[in-house]
Amino acid sequence: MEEMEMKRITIFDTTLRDGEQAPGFTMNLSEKVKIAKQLEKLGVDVIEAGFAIASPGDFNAIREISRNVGNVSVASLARTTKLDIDRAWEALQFAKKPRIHLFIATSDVHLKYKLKMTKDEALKSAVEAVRYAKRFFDDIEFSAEDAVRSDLGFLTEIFTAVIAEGAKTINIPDTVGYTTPDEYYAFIKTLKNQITNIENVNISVHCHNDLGFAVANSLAAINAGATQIECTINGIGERAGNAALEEIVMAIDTRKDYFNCYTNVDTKQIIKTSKLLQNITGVKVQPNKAIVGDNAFAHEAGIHQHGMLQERTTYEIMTPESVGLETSKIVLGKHSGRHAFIDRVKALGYVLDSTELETAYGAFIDLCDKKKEVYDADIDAILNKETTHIPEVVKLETFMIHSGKHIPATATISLVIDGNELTEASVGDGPVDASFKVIEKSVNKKIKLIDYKINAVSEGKDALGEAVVILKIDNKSYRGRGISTDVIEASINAYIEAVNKSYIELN
Ligand SMILES: CC(=O)SCCNC(=O)CCNC(=O)[C@H](O)C(C)(C)COP(=O)(O)OP(=O)(O)OC[C@H]1O[C@@H](n2cnc3c(N)ncnc32)[C@H](O)[C@@H]1OP(=O)(O)O
Ligand SMILES: CC(C)C(=O)C(=O)O
Ligand SMILES: [Mg+2]
Repeated sequence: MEEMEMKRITIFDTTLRDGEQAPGFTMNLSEKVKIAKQLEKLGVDVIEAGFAIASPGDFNAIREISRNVGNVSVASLARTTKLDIDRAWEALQFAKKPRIHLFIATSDVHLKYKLKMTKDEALKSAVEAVRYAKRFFDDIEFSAEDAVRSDLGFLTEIFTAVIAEGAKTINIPDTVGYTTPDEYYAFIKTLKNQITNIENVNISVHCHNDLGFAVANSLAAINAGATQIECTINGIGERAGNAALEEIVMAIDTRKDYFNCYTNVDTKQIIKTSKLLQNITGVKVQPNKAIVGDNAFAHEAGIHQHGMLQERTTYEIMTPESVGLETSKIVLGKHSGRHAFIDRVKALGYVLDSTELETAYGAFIDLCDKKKEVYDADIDAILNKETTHIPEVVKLETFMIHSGKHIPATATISLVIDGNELTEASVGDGPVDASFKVIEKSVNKKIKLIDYKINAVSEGKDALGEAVVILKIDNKSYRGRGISTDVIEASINAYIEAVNKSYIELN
């Protein structure tokens, strides 16, 4: 049987226009440029950079983004008026691929109460606007705002007319998030059949999430023949938001077998883009948000963790790497079982016999009743109480740090290694790095620093600092923790503890 050719879906990102329309998501010029550059890296096809006539801020953002991105199309929204079109053209002058996105509402309720126009007047306004825009723009998109609540006959008429004038993309928005997947599918199919000059025209959809259907509706539209999806990072946008880009793209990618289409998006850039937006706006996504939430690749239940430890695909339909995460997370908590607990204990470098393991697991379960999440530090605390297995092969004698402005940081450290005193010195990028380099040199092991954190564990100027490091030694991870009022000493102690764990004979 002949295979059907995969359809290319254009991703039109409107994070900087519709996304910014949501309360609390205003971004300044440099933030918008940063997001736009990341969207380009992500591989979207169109960046809707703003609504040029709306404000000098939007105008400047469109202009700067046009200057700063390469081969991606940059769009400005515009009402069907000459003033809006002129302003959009001015803002897009430096864009390599400028697009104007014209819109006018077509539903009876919008025409009667908002625009106070008849259908004929709206049709005339749309046609004249496309005709005028054609003087400047080759790439014209026309949206019938509130299309889903509009009369199908009138929509057919207005879309046919704007295509005849030169619109290359027609957008069929569900402006108020009202439709359902089946209904939207049928709606688009009908329009496709009724618009006689639709061949070679890009059919776009733009769905809002008022009933939580934005992504499902967008995907149903693909099956009905849509070739462009308008969406936003993290699903931000008016009211309950727009269709989330990351969900659309990963659905298309994960279910190629079902949708038989693809996008140009580099899915490995998804987390980075989502986090950038969260950091810039200060609005975090909820932990259970599909694809980009903190829990999207986290497993807490014992039965799931056991499955995951045997074979990842038991509970994951996508790899964390495919969206740009390093790994999945096995979170220890009250629902975890022995398999996950033992796995973590081993990863932390402990070797326990079965009796010690049972005792430690009992202590872990008791702790889970008191704490929502059990961290590696808690397991260290349990195990340090239960066992004294970490050998003190390396001990700190003294250390001296020399650092200051324009002076390379130097650490000189005396260690006792297997009973022999050794003093070494090293320079580094700061006193902590210099100290770690000395220890690595002294113990003569190849060590990679995977993670380093420093926290205050008490208050005041004599606060105790807690340093936690994770080291990779001989392809195994070891975690070390040190506490001192001197953060350098805490860091050295943490590093030494992790190194000492690597001397445990693993069986
Ligand atoms: C579905 C969407 O997301 S559409 C995009 C919505 N985005 C925004 O509104 C954000 C940016 N908007 C703004 O900054 C302002 O609303 C502006 C600058 C665009 C307009 O501001 P104002 O001139 O003060 O008008 P205001 O916003 O109060 O009202 C909207 C006007 O646009 C008119 N209008 C709305 N859509 C269209 C259209 N497609 N074509 C022509 N006029 C339109 C309305 O009838 C109303 O006109 P009126 O002032 O003659 O009554
Ligand atoms: C401007 C249009 C496409 C819009 O944002 C909507 O209808 O929701
Ligand atoms: Mg919208």
